[in-house]
Amino acid sequence: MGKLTKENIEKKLLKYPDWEYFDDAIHAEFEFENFKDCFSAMSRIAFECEALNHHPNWSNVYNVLSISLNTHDVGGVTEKDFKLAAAIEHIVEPEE
Ligand SMILES: C[C@H](O)[C@H](O)[C@H]1CNC2=NC(N)=NC(=O)C2=N1
Repeated sequence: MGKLTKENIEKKLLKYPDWEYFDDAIHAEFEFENFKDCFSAMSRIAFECEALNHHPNWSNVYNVLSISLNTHDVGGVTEKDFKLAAAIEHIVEPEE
């Protein structure tokens, strides 16, 4: 799957307001009520990652989850990252 251009990524990000592009990856930070809610979302995201065979760089501090997505194989952002970002959005903001 091909590496997307900066212009293409920024155009796509108009539909993903939680995410920004820098350092060849897209990044988002999500805040939850508490650690339990955060880790629960991480568990659900982990299943999606396995289903998509695409995995995030992420970290968690108490109720905050920081996620960076890129495609290691190409050293940049591909459609796979946007597929995973969409799945993550669905999990963390199911009302949207
Ligand atoms: C063999 C397997 O398909 C690859 O290692 C996958 C797994 N998950 C991955 N995740 C991400 N983010 N980038 C990759 O290039 C990648 N490659």
